[in-house]
Amino acid sequence: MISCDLLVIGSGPAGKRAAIQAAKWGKKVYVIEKNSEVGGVTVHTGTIPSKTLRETVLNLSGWRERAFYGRSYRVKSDITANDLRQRMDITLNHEVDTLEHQFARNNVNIVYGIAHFISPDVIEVELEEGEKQQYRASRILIATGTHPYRPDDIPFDDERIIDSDDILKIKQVPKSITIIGAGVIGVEYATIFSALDVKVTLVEPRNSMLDFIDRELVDDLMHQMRDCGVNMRFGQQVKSVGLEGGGSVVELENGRMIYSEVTMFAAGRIGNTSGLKLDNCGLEADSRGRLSLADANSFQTVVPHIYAAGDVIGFPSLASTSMEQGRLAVFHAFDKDAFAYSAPDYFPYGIYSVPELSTVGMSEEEVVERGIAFESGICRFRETSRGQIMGLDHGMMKLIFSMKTRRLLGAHILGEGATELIHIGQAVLNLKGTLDYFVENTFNYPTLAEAYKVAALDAWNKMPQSAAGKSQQQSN
Ligand SMILES: Cc1cc2nc3c(=O)[nH]c(=O)nc-3n(C[C@H](O)[C@H](O)[C@H](O)COP(=O)(O)OP(=O)(O)OC[C@H]3O[C@@H](n4cnc5c(N)ncnc54)[C@H](O)[C@@H]3O)c2cc1C
Ligand SMILES: NC(=O)c1ccc[n+]([C@@H]2O[C@H](COP(=O)([O-])OP(=O)(O)OC[C@H]3O[C@@H](n4cnc5c(N)ncnc54)[C@H](O)[C@@H]3O)[C@@H](O)[C@H]2O)c1
Repeated sequence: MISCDLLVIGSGPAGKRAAIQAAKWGKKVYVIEKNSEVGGVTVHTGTIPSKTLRETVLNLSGWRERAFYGRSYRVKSDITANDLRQRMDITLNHEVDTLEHQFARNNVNIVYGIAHFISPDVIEVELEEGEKQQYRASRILIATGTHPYRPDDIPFDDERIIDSDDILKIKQVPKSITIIGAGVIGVEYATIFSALDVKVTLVEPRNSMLDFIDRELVDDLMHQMRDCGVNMRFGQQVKSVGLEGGGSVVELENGRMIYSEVTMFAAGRIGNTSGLKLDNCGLEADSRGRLSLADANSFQTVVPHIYAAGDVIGFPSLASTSMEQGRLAVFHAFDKDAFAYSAPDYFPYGIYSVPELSTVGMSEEEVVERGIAFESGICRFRETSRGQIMGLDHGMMKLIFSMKTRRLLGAHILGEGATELIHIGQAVLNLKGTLDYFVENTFNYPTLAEAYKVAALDAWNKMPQSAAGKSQQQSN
């Protein structure tokens, strides 16, 4: 039996941050990973591969230049699955290398094997050659993440009917693809494949998509998707999915048949808890394999020395938030500085569709629901000089301000650079800044960040002068 201060199950973003933080305090830390490489979903099947794929598609297709050179402009006319895989392999190898180095230089012990509980403080790990090793840990973090949900009645064959893990292994770029589920994964892949000139059909049982995002931006994104030829079959349930000829067929409840080379099911994920033998430690997972917390701020479960962080605890299920959760959990576990675990009110959400979308704070729908008097301002990227230089015919920023306090309540961006630009809004929001920050400060010119000033001035111009208050400038 090996004893340690912290045992982390899972080497994804939550596990990695937690392990390195605890090791920095001189704690003896073990990370157990069931895959043959560290990194979790983020590195191997989720964030990094999908974003690398997106970048490769945008570069090789010439998508960013089409406003200048026309819709038929292509950098490479015949983009193959091999073209897409090459860059992905290089990026993923670098990521794994960097992670291994980070663990090693911080003296975090990595053990490759499958972990399960023997008792609340003893974990057994099944190692590669059938050997077993037990660990006694004074603190344990469950950071086992999720895997794609695969309903029993869908005949997945890993080639023509696939999930979001399989899509990264396709042998050739399909001519057509049906994507079931217009969640974040579905929308990202639908737009990436559409940029590759693949015929895309997106199926969703609800009448809308991405309901947590400001409607005005989602409407704009949907308009652009339709304009690029994405077929959206919304408000329709899937009756069956099957193989047909050399491809796949999806039958909807209304009788419509959708034929395509490949169908990808992307409707939700399941927590990796079924193999953990949770009975032995006094925890229980819900029907989707997720763990609940006794305290949402400390990430403590009902068993006080066992913590859970990352996707396995559910919303928001992001690499970005998972990393922070892991870090905060060990601050609590080792009784470190109490201030460190009061997370800021707002975190950004980045959706890497084509075009990308990012948001922080309240949407207009949320502000209305809460009965807050507000004004909003909009800047279209084509109104900025930088947007003109870049040939952006789409792209917008929407800022929402309180009429009473003038504080920024929400920032919403759709278009090139959105996921980077959002951090300006995030800083102002979490530092409780007002409209005046944007109006009074000088921004680099020409930049897309200037859109913050233009959107703020737009809101300021719409406010009655009493509410417009301090800032006296007017936009041209
Ligand atoms: C297609 C896709 C795109 C995404 N894009 C983004 C994005 O752009 N931005 C973003 O912020 N987030 C994105 N995400 C979400 C992000 O990947 C997850 O939020 C993040 O990986 C969760 O981290 P985690 O540490 O909780 O778990 P994971 O990354 O899932 O890691 C868990 C690890 O635990 C291991 N494990 C499980 N059970 C055991 C066991 N019994 N014993 C030992 N090891 C075990 C697993 O092998 C895995 O390596 C995306 C996800 C997907 C699927
Ligand atoms: N850029 C990012 O940050 C990013 C990217 C990808 C994934 N993720 C994370 O991964 C998680 C999982 O994403 P997801 O897209 O799989 O899940 P999701 O829960 O976001 O979306 C699932 C979608 O599928 C629909 N759906 C559910 N059941 C269905 C059915 N039977 N038939 C058809 N449609 C159905 C739902 O209505 C929903 O729109 C998300 O919570 C997200 O946080 C993040």
